[in-house]
Amino acid sequence: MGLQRFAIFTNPKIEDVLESEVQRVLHAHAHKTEVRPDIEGLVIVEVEDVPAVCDMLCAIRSAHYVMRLTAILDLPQTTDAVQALVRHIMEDPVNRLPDISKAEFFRVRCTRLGLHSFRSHDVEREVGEAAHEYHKIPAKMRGATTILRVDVIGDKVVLGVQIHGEELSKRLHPEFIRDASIRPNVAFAMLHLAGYGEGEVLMDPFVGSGTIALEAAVRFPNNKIIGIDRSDRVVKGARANAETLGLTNVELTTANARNLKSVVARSSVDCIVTNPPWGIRIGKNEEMEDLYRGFLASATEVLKIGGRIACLLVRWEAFLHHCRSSGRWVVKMARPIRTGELNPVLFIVERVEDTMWNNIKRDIFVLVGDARKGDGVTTLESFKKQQVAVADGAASGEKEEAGNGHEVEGEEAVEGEGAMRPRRRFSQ
Ligand SMILES: C[S@@+](CC[C@H](N)C(=O)[O-])C[C@H]1O[C@@H](n2cnc3c(N)ncnc32)[C@H](O)[C@@H]1O
Repeated sequence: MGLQRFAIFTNPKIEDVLESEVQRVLHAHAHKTEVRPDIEGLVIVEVEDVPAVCDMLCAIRSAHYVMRLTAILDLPQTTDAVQALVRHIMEDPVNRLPDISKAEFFRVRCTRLGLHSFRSHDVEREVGEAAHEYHKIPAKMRGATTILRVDVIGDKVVLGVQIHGEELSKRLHPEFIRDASIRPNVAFAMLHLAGYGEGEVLMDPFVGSGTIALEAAVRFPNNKIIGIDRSDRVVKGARANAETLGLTNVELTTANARNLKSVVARSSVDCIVTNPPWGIRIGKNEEMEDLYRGFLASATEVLKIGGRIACLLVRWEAFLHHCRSSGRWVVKMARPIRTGELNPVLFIVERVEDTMWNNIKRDIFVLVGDARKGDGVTTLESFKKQQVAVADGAASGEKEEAGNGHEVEGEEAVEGEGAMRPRRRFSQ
C-alpha cells in the first residue's frame, strides 16, 4: 500500500486546530502531519492511500479544502511571474502539473495570499490554458467536478487536484448566507478553542446566517443551542438553513444581544461563541463600544460562573477594556485569525466569581475567603477596611493560611472556607 500526500488548507493561524483534527480523524492512517511555517493555512498529511481516506479527509470540519498534492514550487520573482511559473511547470509536467487526465472537464482555482503584481484570475487563466493544451481536456467554468488547484501563498505555489467539488467550508448555508458570515471551518475552530463540549448549552447572540450555531448543532446533536439575532429576516434565513440541514437542536429567536435574559434564564448558559458586527463598513467607534458593553453586561447575567465567551472582533480594544474594568472576566486567549484581508482577534474570556472581589483583588491582594458565603464582607467600604487590616498583618509578617490548603498561582481567585488572609501581592 503506497503513501500519498494531501495538502489541506484552512484560515491562517488555526493550522494547529486543523492538524489536531487531521490526526484525530485519520488516526492510524496518518503517517506524518506537517504544519508548514512558510505557507500560511497549510497542513500536509502523508497517509496510506486506502479507498476510505478521501471520505475521511472530506469529513474534516476545520478544513477549507483538501487536495491531492502534486508539487510545491517557488514563485518566480520576475515581472512576468505567472508566465514564468507556467514555463517552470511545463518543463516537467509529469511531476509538476496535477494529473487531470481522467477528467471529462476541469477548471483551475487559485487562492492567493500576500502581495503580488497579478490576480488569482491571471493564474487560473494561464495555468488553465497550459493544462488544456497538455491533457486535451476542455475547461468548464461551471459544473466542472475536477478542480486543479494552483494556490499562491506568499512566495510559494502549491499544486494539486481538489478531492471534492464545492469547498468543504460551504456546507452550512444551503438557503441563506450574509456578506458578514464567517466560514464553518472558522466556526469549528472557535468552538474548539473555547473548549465547547458535550452536554453544554451554547449561545450565539449575533447568529447571522447561523454558522456557529449550526456547526455546533451538527457536532453535538444532543446539546441545546440557542441563536439570537435582532433581524427577523436573518433569523428566518438561519432557520431555513437549519431546516434544510435537518437540525432540530437549534432554537433561533429574534432578540437583542443586550437583553439575553429575555431569551434564557440567569446563569443557564455554559458557553457563548460569536462574531458580533465588526463595524468595518458602518458603525462608529462609540456605537461599537456601546454594543460590546451592552452585550458583555447581558452575558454576565446569563452565563454560568466558569462559562466562556469566544468572541471574534476587529475593533477589540473596547471589548477588552470592558472585560478588564468590570472585574467579571479573565482573558484566557487572544489569537488573531486571518479571514480574507482582515486579521480579527479571537478573545476567549472566562466568567469569574464576583465583581467586587475581583476588582479589589486586582488592586491590592488576593484574599482567602468567599464573599458569597458571608465571610464578613457586605459592602465595598467594609471590604476596603478589611484590606487595610490584612495589609497591616502582612507587613508585620503574619503567617499565611489558606482555608482549603490549595496554593494559588498568579491571578486566580482563591476560594476556601477559611478567614480572609493575605496570600500574594498582586501586580498588574
Ligand atoms: C457579523 S454578523 C454575524 C455573522 C454570523 N456569524 C454568520 O456566520 O452568519 C452580526 C449579526 O449581528 C446582528 N446584530 C447586530 N446588532 C445586534 C444586536 N444588538 N442584537 C442581536 N443581533 C445583532 C446582525 O443582524 C448580524 O446578523
